[in-house]
Amino acid sequence: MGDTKMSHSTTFIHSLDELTQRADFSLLENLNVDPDATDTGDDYYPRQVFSGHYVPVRPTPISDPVYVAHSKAFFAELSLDENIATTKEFIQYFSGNLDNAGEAAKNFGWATGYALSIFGNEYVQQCPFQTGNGYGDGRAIAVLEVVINDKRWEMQLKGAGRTPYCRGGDGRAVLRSSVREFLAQEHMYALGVPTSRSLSLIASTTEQVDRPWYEEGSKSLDPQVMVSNPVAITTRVAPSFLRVGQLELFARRARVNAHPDAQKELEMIILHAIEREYGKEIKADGPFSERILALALAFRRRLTALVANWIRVGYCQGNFNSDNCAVGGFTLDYGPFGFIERFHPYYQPWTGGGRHFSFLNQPLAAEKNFASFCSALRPALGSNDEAIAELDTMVAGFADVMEGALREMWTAKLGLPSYNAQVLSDLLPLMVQSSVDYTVFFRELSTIPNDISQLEPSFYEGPSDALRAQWSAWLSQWRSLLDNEKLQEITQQMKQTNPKFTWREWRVVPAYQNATKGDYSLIKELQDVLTRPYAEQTDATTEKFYQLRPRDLFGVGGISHYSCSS
Ligand SMILES: Nc1ncnc2c1ncn2[C@@H]1O[C@H](COP(=O)(O)OP(=O)(O)OP(=O)(O)O)[C@@H](O)[C@H]1O
Ligand SMILES: [Mg+2]
Repeated sequence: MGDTKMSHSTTFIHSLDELTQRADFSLLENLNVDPDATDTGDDYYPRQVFSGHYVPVRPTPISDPVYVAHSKAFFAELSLDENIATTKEFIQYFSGNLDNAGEAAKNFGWATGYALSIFGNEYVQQCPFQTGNGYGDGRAIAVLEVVINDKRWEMQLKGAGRTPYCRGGDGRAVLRSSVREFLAQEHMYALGVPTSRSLSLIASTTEQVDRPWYEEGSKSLDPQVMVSNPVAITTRVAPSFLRVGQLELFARRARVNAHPDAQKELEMIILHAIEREYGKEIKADGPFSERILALALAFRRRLTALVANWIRVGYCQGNFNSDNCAVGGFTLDYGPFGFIERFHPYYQPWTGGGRHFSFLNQPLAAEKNFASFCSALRPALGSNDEAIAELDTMVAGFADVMEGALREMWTAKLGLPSYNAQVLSDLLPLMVQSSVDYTVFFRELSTIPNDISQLEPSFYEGPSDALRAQWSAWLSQWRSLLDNEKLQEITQQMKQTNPKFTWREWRVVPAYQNATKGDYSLIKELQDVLTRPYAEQTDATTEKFYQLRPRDLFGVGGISHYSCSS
């Protein structure tokens, strides 16, 4: 306190031009460009990309762009003056028009290919050519890499038009899905869960695309109508957008010697991944095989911690394929995700997602992705049997490490001094039987009640006498494990672990609905609430957002479940 020493002064960035002057494309330039790419970046038709790490593509700007939102926290972190967000230059650039970006920027963006494994099984059928060579960033185009305050960030426009990987899609993201992605990234960051970050959200006032959707109040699983939606672009930012699937693509090619450089391209992308995501923890020298093993170990640590965090905050990714699993171990692709309200282990908001990607199955889905990741590293180890055996041991050990991370998480969530299997295994079935609201329950528990009436506000169903007796028994068993001398401290710690405010889809729906009419005020309100999830906030906010889902909103398409996330 009172220390005036200025050890590392940061220069504030006051214009788009000053931002793009921080561009550093040196790592990208170390990679291979698709040799079939056009010189103009007008590469908008689905085609096979056989080699190279990326395809230069020019974004297709959305028409008549208007500012909707930006991330205050992230602007501060990047030392960006918030006034830039509403300038014409900023809006133009981050809605896909790179023409006036300044000397240091590129007038191209880039899209990358990736492979797909679903729950550990390799697929190529999702590509129109049935080869896997036409799958990748179909609508996400990265445009800028900057180094600010010693950190490297890649900026990617989601919904910036077609790329060779568009598979016949329109390359667009609708306002609904863009609002969801923007707010969810903000919320997850505030919850302390590793995530891609939101920079900005810009909508078109004139351009629309059609998507299948639900009629108002419909309980159908499948959408019944095509609805016109305004298009939008969210700019998301991360140290890289490397996915497990991306490494797999190059490994699959190396495995079959698909072209003369296939092995080399795999090695290049692995080195690139280390530098981009693990540069600070994995030494730049040393034998390649050791660095590969260090990468696998570090990724395992991050991935298990990530999934434990997801469960802590009630997040279900919905579609945790290898192409939606970031190599950096953070949350990526906020499409068919949801936050659990009424607790159920198999909660899954996406109708296409199945039980394998449901809430409490995420540790297993992560294990499958980790196995896919390691299978992509394997060809780079050549005939180094010792290293391969070590990699296999890491895969085999995933479940134990995952279990350790989960135990630590449950211990903190319950405010216990150490893990207690009994208290947890007694609790989860009770939570299902009483239909508890996951967030309200753990937040109320954080007050360390003496009596179950204090937990009842979190119950969707009033408990029977028998259930009430079981709850009382559970509560006294749990309380007996707490250190009575430290209750105040425990409450505080629990309230930092168990958020008060969570994503409630029925609160988000009106925000994106109003946004289609040009009213962004509910987005702003949600952004304010969701970026302070652990704070008590005001009584009015509590009244409105610390609330169970109204009964008539269960089972409603677009709230309880959705089939389309794009
Ligand atoms: N409207 C679209 N036009 C072109 N490609 C699309 C469109 N929607 C989805 N895709 C592509 O289909 C694939 C699967 O879609 P998915 O919903 O997982 O990804 P996404 O939400 O677009 O992207 P990301 O994983 O980058 O967040 C992705 O490769 C994506 O680029
Ligand atoms: Mg995806």
